[in-house]
Amino acid sequence: MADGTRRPLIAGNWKMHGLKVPAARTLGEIIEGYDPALRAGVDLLVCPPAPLLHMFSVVAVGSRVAIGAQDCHAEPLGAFTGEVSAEMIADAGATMVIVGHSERRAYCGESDGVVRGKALAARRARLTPIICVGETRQERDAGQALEVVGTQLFASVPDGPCDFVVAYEPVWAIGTGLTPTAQDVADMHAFMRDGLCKRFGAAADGVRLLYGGSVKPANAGELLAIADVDGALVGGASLVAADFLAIAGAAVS
Ligand SMILES: O=C(CO)COP(=O)(O)O
Repeated sequence: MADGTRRPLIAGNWKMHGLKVPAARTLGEIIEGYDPALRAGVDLLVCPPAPLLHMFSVVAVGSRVAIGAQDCHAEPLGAFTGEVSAEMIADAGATMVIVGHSERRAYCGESDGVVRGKALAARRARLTPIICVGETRQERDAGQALEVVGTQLFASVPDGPCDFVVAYEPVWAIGTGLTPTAQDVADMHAFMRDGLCKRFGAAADGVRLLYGGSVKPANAGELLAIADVDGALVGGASLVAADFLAIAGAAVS
C-alpha cells in the first residue's frame, strides 16, 4: 500500500499487442472509466507498442491517463536501425518508459549496464523510467531472490535524482497465473526500499515500487495492500479495459 506520500500507479504493459482500431477502442474505454473517484486516488499509465504512441498520446490529452513506451535506446539518435530513442518517445507525447523488462533482458540480452543507460536516456529526454527487476524460478528456489534483485537494482538504477519508478516482476510470475506469497512480496519490497534509502537517503522514500506478474482483478486487492507496494505493472489484464480499471479500483479501496 502506498504510504500516503506516494500516489499509487497502475501501469499497463501491452507488450506486442494492439492494432490501431481495437486498441483505440480499449484506450477510449480506459479513459471513460477513469472516473473522478479513481482520478482522486490512483495514476493510470498505458504503454502500447511504439507505433501507437503518438495516436494514444493525442487521444489521451486532457484525460490524465498517461502514455508510456515499453523500451527506448540509450542514444538520442544515430545509425541504430529499428531502434527508438527516448527523445522520439517524448516527442510522440509519452511521459514514461519501461526499461529492463525481463523479456528484453532475456530475448535481447540486455544487461544491467544497458538498462542503466536506457534509464539515463529517459532522464535526458525528461521521461520517467520504470526500471524492471526480478528473479527467475531457479534463483528463487536456490534462495537467491533477494541477492539477485539487489544486484540488478543497484546496477540498473543510475546515480542522481530519485526520478524513477521500480517494478519488481519475478520472471516466473509473468504470464503464468502464479504469484509470490504476500510475505515474499512484502520482504522484497522492504528490501528494495531499504537498499534505495541506503544509497539515496530520504529521497528514496518517494520512489514508487510496483509489483508485476499475473496481477488480476481477483488478486489486486491483496497485492496492493502490501506495505511498500505502490502500484502494479500489469501485462495481460491491461488489455481488457474492465480488468485494468478493476485493478485500479483495488488501489483506491
Ligand atoms: O510482464 C508483465 C508486465 O510488465 C506482467 O505480465 P502479466 O500481467 O501478463 O503476468
